[in-house]
Amino acid sequence: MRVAVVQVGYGDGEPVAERTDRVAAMVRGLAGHDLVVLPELWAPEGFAYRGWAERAEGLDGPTMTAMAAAARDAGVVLHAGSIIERAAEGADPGAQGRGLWNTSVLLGPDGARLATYRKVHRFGFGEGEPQLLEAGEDVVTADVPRPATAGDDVRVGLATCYDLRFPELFRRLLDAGARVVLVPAAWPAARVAHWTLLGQARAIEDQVFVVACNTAGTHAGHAMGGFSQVVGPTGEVLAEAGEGEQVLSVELDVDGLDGVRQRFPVLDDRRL
Ligand SMILES: NC(=O)CCC(=O)C(=O)O
Repeated sequence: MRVAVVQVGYGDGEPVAERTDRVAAMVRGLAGHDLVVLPELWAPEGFAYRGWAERAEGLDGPTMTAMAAAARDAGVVLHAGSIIERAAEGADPGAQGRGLWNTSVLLGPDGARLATYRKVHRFGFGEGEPQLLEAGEDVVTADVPRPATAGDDVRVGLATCYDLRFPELFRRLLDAGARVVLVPAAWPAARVAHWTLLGQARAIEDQVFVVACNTAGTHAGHAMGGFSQVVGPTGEVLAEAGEGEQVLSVELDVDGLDGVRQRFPVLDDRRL
């Protein structure tokens, strides 16, 4: 499975519409990959929470419409990162009645929605997400095709940024059959050592591939950490970005995963 990770860099000065065009052009340039992954909240900005309500949109809003067209043009499965999702008219606004979520969207090579995932663990220590957004309730996996390379569909699990600190979510993704977990993020430079270590830990303990796509640049006073990485099921780092905007391209031996788990059958020793 050929995967591209687009570590988008941005600052406050770039209008959202311009960034959307720029990211769409990057996705179009990645034809030949099976799967392209973008970071968390790259359009509304990960830490610019005071502007989120204004930038919130539906799943068919401008960001996902542009990303669906880009996925179609490139012929790739696109994890389009996340948006601040606004509940559709008349839809359930969630337990706290806010009607806003941090929602990741997975699009097929025809631009159709394959899955959505509302971030379960809200980050912000009382500010930002816990104050403004609803918490997601569902563990989400999806079977994705491999449009570029031959092979069976691959079951991927979805998680977002701060979720990386909660291994129980990853166990549930494993138990739901995930072979690859996709983790878009807006993880700051201040704690980037946690980002890389936790991504590797989740891959090792669950014997899955972890595709962790972070943000670069500085916005809303926060320097983002970069260092996106793709980690294999034994913890080996298959590809790693630096601090700035960068695209990684890597081949995942998803068909070899069963062999890895058979040769080191640690998951058989779980005590449930
Ligand atoms: N956007 C986030 O979820 C940031 C998470 C973070 O900074 C941390 O866990 O540390």
